Amino acid sequence: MTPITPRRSALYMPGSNLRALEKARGLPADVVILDLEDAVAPDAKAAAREQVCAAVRQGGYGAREVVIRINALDTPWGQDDLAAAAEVAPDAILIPKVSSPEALVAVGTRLRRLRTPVRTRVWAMIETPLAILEINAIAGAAHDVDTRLSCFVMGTNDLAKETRSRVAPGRTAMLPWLMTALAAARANGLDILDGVYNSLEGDAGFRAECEQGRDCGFDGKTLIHPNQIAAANEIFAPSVGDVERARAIVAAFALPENAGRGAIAMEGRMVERLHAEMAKRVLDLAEAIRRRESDSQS
Ligand SMILES: CC(C)(COP(=O)(O)OP(=O)(O)OC[C@H]1O[C@@H](n2cnc3c(N)ncnc32)[C@H](O)[C@@H]1OP(=O)(O)O)[C@@H](O)C(=O)NCCC(=O)NCCSC(=O)C[C@H](O)C(=O)O
Ligand SMILES: [Mg+2]
Repeated sequence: MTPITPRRSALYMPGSNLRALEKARGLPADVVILDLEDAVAPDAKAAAREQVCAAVRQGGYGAREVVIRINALDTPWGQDDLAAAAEVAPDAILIPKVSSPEALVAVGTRLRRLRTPVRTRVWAMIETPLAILEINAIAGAAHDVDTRLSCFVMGTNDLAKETRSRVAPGRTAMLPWLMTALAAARANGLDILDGVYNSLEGDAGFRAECEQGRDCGFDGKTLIHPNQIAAANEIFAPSVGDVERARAIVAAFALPENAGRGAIAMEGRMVERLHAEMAKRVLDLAEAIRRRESDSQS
């Protein structure tokens, strides 16, 4: 089984903002996304590309995953962004506005020709109506190893723009698309991160949206401000109670008297072997987070 990589918090920052690129080296986000796309004005694109590549080359991001979001490949900057990002080989290159599996095959082919190390993975933004309609084919691109596809990132602002839906508390309009993308990701072995919350405060609305994303099954949330990191890290991690329950379930199925049983009763509830598998994942995630946090302190 692939080891779990915690991705509770993925903080975007404009590639044109040197202060943010530096500050990110000390922030407790699991992932930093150095953005060349929507957070950067057209006149600043080339300078941002150079600045982001210099920051990745310089390093200092510790255990955090470093991801470069490039401009779409059909824009004036996309191809140069891809070549420059490939050269500095971050943990992943995030491709915006992916609407077909062919787009990912083209990226993978270019990365192979550029001899980019295979440790650099490809992440895809899911943020167009067409991507939602084609989602299983896009997720299926992960089976072509050349595409390097390993994670989806929901672009809820672009989805709202393109569909003319409103981003409202509870996200009623967005939920079917979020869950469709989530099902496609899981069916094809991909991780998936929820979209951003546009208020800069770590307020009650933000916590509620993190809890909704966690309950939907997302691995973490994309963020726009350092204020949002602590709540995302807390909410997307198993709680102390989750870990205790998980340990009890794993221990119960390890008892000799339960060896031949598919279902047992615990505290008035039915617990099946599938719950033991889920419990094992909770324990593995908690351990991966513990290791990540001790790595960032050393
Ligand atoms: C929105 C912001 C422009 C606000 O910035 P600012 O006014 O500087 O905020 P603060 O004064 O509160 O900042 C306090 C300190 O924190 C640093 N900071 C702020 N934001 C970040 C960040 N994202 N990463 C790292 N560091 C950050 C400031 O530099 C201050 O530091 P210090 O000087 O030490 O006090 C700003 O938050 C921002 O630019 N946010 C990110 C915007 C962004 O990247 N947007 C694009 C991605 S979202 C998207 O596109 C989603 C998707 O595609 C979709 O379609 O949905
Ligand atoms: Mg977007």
